[in-house]
Amino acid sequence: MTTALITGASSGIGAVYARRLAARGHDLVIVARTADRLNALAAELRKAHGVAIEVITADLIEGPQLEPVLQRLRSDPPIDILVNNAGAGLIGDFATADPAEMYKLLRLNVLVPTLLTSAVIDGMVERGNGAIINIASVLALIPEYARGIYPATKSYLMTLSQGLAAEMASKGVYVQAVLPAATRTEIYERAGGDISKVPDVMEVEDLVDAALVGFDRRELVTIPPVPDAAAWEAFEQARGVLASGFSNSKPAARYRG
Ligand SMILES: NC(=O)C1=CN([C@@H]2O[C@H](COP(=O)(O)OP(=O)(O)OC[C@H]3O[C@@H](n4cnc5c(N)ncnc54)[C@H](OP(=O)(O)O)[C@@H]3O)[C@@H](O)[C@H]2O)C=CC1
Ligand SMILES: N[C@@H](C=O)C(=O)O
Repeated sequence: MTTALITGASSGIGAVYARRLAARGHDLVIVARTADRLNALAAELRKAHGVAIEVITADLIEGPQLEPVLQRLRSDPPIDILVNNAGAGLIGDFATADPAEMYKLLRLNVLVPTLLTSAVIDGMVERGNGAIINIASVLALIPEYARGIYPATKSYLMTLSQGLAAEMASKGVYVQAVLPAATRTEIYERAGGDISKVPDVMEVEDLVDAALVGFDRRELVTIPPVPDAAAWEAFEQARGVLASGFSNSKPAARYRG
């Protein structure tokens, strides 16, 4: 029996991951701030799938509430799959954003997944297996399509996933970055937006089912809406071409006087 810990499991993408992973027979640790939602989900999944569900009610940006989650990631039974999903948006331009709100977003979208991953990874490496799923966003690749710092928080998560995957390649730990585009969840309303104005919104069950196909295939980056996998491969190839120019002791000719 394996155990998955899912942050932000009380709604949206996290709640669907909880349902799907429980249906696959995983025991779960589900984490979010809203106790009644988590308890209702836990009761539903115990009944439907006979799996063990632990509930941790925590505001992850509050240090004392984060601590029990970090402790759980370091303890037994071991966490085999960590889903770094809890996250939020922040509507508006960088110039007018409230620094206190930016600080909270950076804690939730950047610091929290980093610390949770740090807490779980030693055990995974010791056991020689484990998986970390980071819910980033297509905005990591197209920050110009949004405003403020939200896309940058998602770029961080994607870059962290790529670097970590390289480090973990020989250690049996699988890392996946999932890049959803617009998906029907509460995130828009929570941030003061209006999902009815967003075109081409994916249903959350479709998003998670596709992400799990990518998981089963051990993809490093899964972008459910992209129709042709060759587009991503071409992007990666272009990155390789660019990287081949990084090893030079002198600036390129176009920068020399
Ligand atoms: N929906 C979309 O279009 C897209 C979403 N994403 C990403 O998907 C992830 C999930 O979001 P989504 O399902 O859409 O949105 P939801 O708002 O439905 O879910 C967010 C989850 O995070 C939890 N959460 C928020 N703040 C905290 C906190 N401080 N401490 C603990 N838990 C918290 C919420 O629970 P509670 O309030 O109970 O704490 C909730 O369970 C996010 O990382 C988001 O950036 C990426 C691309 C597109
Ligand atoms: N829709 C955005 C989240 O709110 C995203 O694409 O990340």
